[in-house]
Amino acid sequence: MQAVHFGAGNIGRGFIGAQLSRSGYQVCFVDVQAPLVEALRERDSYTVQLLGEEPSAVRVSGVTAFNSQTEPERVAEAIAAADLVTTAVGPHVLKAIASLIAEGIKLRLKRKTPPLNVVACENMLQGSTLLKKEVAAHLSATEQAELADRVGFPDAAVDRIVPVQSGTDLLEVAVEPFYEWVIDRTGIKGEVPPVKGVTYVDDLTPYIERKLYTVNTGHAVCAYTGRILGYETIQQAIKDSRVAEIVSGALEETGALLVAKHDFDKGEHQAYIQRMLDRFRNPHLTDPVARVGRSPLRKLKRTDRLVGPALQLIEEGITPEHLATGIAAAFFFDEPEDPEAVELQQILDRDGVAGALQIVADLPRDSQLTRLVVQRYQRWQEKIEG
Ligand SMILES: NC(=O)C1=CN([C@@H]2O[C@H](COP(=O)(O)OP(=O)(O)OC[C@H]3O[C@@H](n4cnc5c(N)ncnc54)[C@H](O)[C@@H]3O)[C@@H](O)[C@H]2O)C=CC1
Ligand SMILES: O=P(O)(O)OC[C@H]1O[C@](O)(CO)[C@@H](O)[C@@H]1O
Repeated sequence: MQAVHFGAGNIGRGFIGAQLSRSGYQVCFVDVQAPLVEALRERDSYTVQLLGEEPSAVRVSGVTAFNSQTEPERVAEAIAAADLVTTAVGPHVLKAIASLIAEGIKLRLKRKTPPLNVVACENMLQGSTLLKKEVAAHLSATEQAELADRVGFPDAAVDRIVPVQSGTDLLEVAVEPFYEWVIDRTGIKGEVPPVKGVTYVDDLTPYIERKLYTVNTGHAVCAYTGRILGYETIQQAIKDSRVAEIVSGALEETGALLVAKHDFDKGEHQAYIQRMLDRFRNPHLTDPVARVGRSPLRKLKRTDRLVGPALQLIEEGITPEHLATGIAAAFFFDEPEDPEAVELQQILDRDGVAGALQIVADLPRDSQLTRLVVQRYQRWQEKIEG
């Protein structure tokens, strides 16, 4: 079995590639970073360090790699021969890789190969669905009809914390032991891919929302509030009771939403929240707030992990106090290396918090959430000025 995986970064090597290889796939990574591609090709294996109570290591072997910019034909041929295609490139990059995936699919349609599934493993709702739309834009009307029949784009939820790597080996990757990978069975064409550790479900929404609105919401609130209070890493920030209280409060709020919306057992969801908080505290990880808070324009979008649940709670008549505190904290995420953070600061300087929320999250200036966030922003400012 052969798999093509776009994005040989942290989660690509540290989870998706490793899991595919463990399941018997020969993994071909596709990336734009030449040194990474060359190292994967030359060494054809790498190590994943599992940083838990009892550290262990896994060797991932028999991998190869192509450069999507300089070797597009080879990538298309690899897709034509693949049994599975996966991505972990970042939501904003899906559009950029769509034409390359379309080229591979055109070859498959011509050669009448078996059905293919393409799974976007990005932190977002309906990532594969979006990728399908972007791929279809590169196909003729006839090819689009065939695509609908022969290529599945099942949505997925992927959960494992893989921080920025600080080791000297370019390929080695340190990860937490926990993982969860859930795929929407209803979106699959042909045989269900035999990937170890994947849970196939008929309704992905409860799983992806539970993950996005707990792990990712809690993490984002921790990163933004932690940054204001001067912390460099999630592990430092969550030790501060002021941060922990806001994070827990935000997860109580999203928890109330999730329990009501998806009929989760309250006690089980409470235990899930505690497990997620324990993951944030993992003393063996060093996860910079700069990574977890990265791309604040995306994280503040109307449908993402902060504003998304906050708006749904307001619709249910619940005031998302802690989420609003976290959203307000995001406006202090001044990170010169992060282009979205730089842009957010520019928008904030020009339009203020209410104007920025209108631009970034499509919130009317007089909305309840905007008023709440503006109030919380002022409180943060008073605290900082102190
Ligand atoms: N790191 C984590 O713990 C998790 C990350 N994710 C999601 O996975 C995605 C990737 O995240 P990370 O691995 O952390 O980021 P990363 O930055 O470590 O990896 C992304 C990789 O994509 C490559 N890339 C960029 N443009 C490309 C292109 N045009 N063609 C091929 N490759 C390209 C980059 O060179 C990089 O190696 C994001 O959507 C993230 O939300 C999901 C779950 C966990
Ligand atoms: O990858 P994103 O969406 O920028 O957000 C970072 C988040 O993704 C993860 O890396 C994996 O879910 C979390 O550690 C963190 O909450």
